[in-house]
Amino acid sequence: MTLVHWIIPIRLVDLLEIALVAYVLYKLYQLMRGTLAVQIFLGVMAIYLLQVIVTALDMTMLRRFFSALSEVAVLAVIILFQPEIRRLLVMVAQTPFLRRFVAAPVREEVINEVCAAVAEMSRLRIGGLIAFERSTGLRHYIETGTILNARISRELLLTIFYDKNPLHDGAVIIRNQVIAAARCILPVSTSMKLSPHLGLRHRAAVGLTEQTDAFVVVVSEETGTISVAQQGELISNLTAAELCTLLIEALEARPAVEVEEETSVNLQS
Ligand SMILES: Nc1ncnc2c1ncn2[C@@H]1O[C@H](COP(=O)(O)OP(=O)(O)OP(=O)(O)O)[C@@H](O)[C@H]1O
Repeated sequence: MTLVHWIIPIRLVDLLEIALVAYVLYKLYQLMRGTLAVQIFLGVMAIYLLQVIVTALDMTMLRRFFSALSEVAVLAVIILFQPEIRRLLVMVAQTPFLRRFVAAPVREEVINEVCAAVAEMSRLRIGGLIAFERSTGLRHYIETGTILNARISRELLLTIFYDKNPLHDGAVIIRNQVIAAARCILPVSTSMKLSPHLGLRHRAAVGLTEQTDAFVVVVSEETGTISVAQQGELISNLTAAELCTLLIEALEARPAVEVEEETSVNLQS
């Protein structure tokens, strides 16, 4: 045994644990950065520090108060950090290994229709919000809108978002290669990282991706700008071609023949 090992008996498992804790803390920091959760976290830390001081000084009454508080602390932390915990779990489910079990492949033809519609909407300054379901189910949001279960086409998307159409408000949600619903209400992001000039359409796009692993496309009615939201981040000023590439990558889209072959193999097995 070396001198270092004799003084500090560090095992391989300890190093692994340190690395895991550091990784989880870093991911938590990434999730909380720019949100109200940072202030809440600092508040929780201040209360914890106070409890340590009270215990060290043996202040009986305050110690009783803090021990009563600590009984509900776990529940309080879960309630206070609910959005961050949800995002963390979504991030875990998004790892390529787990995604393989839940995400259905998308046909490239579907992406092409969406991109063609978005390009036209951008040119004509028709505002739009299109969310693609991935491994997190969007049923909750689909149910806030008008159920369509319609085959995707450029014409249908343009018709939906045409501003004289009663369905144009809110978001279209795409699930299993079809337009599941239109006029859906998405959660609005309150992130302070976003530009204060962003309106509700863009904030709703980001909001959904903070709580789920959906991929959301936004077309600005004001400027015609095409943006996408993913994992709580917004990428703006895209061309239709760039959007197409991003969609194919994010949804792992493949030509229809390949998808159908895979589906029939899955059904047979
Ligand atoms: N929570 C929501 N869920 C879905 N759609 C929403 C939500 N909030 C607003 N919208 C849509 O956004 C539209 C209003 O967009 P607003 O002008 O505030 O946003 P914006 O981000 O500035 O977009 P634009 O550049 O198109 O104006 C509404 O008419 C509605 O269709």
